[in-house]
Amino acid sequence: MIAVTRIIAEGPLIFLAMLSLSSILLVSLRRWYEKRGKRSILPPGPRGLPFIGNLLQLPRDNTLLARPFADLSRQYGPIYYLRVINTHFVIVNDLNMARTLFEKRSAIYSHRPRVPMVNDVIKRDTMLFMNYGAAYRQSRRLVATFLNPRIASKYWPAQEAESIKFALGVRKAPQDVQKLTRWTATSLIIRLVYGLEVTGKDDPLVSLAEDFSRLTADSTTPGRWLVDSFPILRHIPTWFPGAGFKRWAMRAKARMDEFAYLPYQVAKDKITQGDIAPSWTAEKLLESIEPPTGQEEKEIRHTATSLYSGGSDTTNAMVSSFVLLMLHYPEVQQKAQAEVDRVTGGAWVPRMHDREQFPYLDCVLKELFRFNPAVPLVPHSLHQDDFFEGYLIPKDAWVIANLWGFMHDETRYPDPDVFMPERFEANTATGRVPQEDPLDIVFGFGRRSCPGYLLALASVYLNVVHLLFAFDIVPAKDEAGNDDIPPVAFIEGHVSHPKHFKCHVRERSAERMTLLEHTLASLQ
Ligand code: HEM
Repeated sequence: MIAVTRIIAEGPLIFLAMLSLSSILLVSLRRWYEKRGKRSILPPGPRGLPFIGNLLQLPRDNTLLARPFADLSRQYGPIYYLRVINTHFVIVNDLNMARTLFEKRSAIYSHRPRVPMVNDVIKRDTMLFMNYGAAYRQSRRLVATFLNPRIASKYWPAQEAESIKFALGVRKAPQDVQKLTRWTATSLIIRLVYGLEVTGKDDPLVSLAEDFSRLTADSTTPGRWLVDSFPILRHIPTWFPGAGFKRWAMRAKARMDEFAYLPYQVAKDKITQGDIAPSWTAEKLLESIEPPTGQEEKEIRHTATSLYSGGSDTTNAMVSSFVLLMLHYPEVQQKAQAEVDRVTGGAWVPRMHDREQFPYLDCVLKELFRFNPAVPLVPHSLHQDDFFEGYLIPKDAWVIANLWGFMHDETRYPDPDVFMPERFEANTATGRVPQEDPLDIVFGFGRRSCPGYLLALASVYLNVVHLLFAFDIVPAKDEAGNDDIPPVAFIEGHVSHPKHFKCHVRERSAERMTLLEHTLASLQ
């Protein structure tokens, strides 16, 4: 939304936009007459300008949208309405309302909003962008195995090995922790989904995967593409002057398709030769005696890229947020390290099955997911008009659950901007009861809830516990030798990441490094 004004000013499609504008104005006028009666029953919201609606009232940079969305709810109530050109947005800032809409009424609210650049121009068919229908349900069936705790635990050794590799990588490049969290999230997902071990940062699979993530983010950046506001532009031919977005989309699609085919093909070839590492793809290809049909293979390929899309950036965002937050809350780091040391005596490397021995760390992880939920705004959509609390929720609206807002609601989580794991501890002496578990919320709702949450929780736990076991996370120094503590600041795309920050990690002891190496060797 934000950049639409910029694009209107600079974009080569202005001529076409003006042409389509007149037809849209005519259509809008007709709709206005039709909907005059309806306007009064839409949820309340800030008054917009003719045609562009609330465009200018939205933040103009790419910092967190969720906070201003939460602020607006103080004025307009827990559910309110915005319009940008001809797209309806209904922002839901109340968790119970979100649950009613997305869970109790999931038969209506389980679609995704249409993004013309993605759905119509690039024609991406990953789960994240699919409507709720037969194809979606088939993908969901395919990923259901990840939701089975017994099957998810089969992936623990691979997750442990990747996490220890990450810690050893940090040892070699302590100034590059933020880069390494990205790389490890990518290599982990490639391993879990395809059973392929990437060889290092220069592995072509990593650059292909990273291009895939970047192109997904670029193609979904709100306001970047005029076609998202004027879907009629999707019909212009590629050669037409100003159709640069179509040529960009063709190149993006080609590169994204490469990612959908290449790792799948390599994994399939290895499996055919009997070289079978545990992975989601192997499980799917081997689950029936009959080889999969062409259609089944297509579904496996697409679902595999969905898993990559859903899992890589989010895991990275959580681990990198942890590192940033430890620079601000050294006392939390020390307390969590003391717990890890008490249990392990520094004599063995924590693994998945040790997790229950770290109750304080468990609270740290809950607080991490609460403080910066990786997906701060969750959009669902509906294909029919609906009425809720007396308001009209228009067909095809973006109905956005403000997860970040729920997590920073001070009635639910007092002092929400303070990182305080103790909020999740019960204290029988003082009668304190733990605050609501964010993990029941940050993975979304109903039929669209995150299918990778068991894997996500395992990966984030392992990365965090291995960092705490092996290192002290400390501020980098500025030129004058003072601690250079970066601000707690996030960039929001669909996934909220810390802005680029510097930090340093100090090895806790040479013995702990040796233990990491031995444990890794035993897992290979
Ligand atoms: C690290 C933390 C993660 C968080 C916080 C997270 C959160 C979410 C959320 C909020 C949604 C949207 C739910 C909704 O629409 O109601 C989602 C969707 C999804 N996630 Fe995750 N996720 C994480 C990791 C993962 C992992 C590791 C995978 C796969 C291995 C994964 C795969 C997916 C997929 C495929 C979808 C799309 C589901 C759909 O559209 O129906 N996620 N995730």
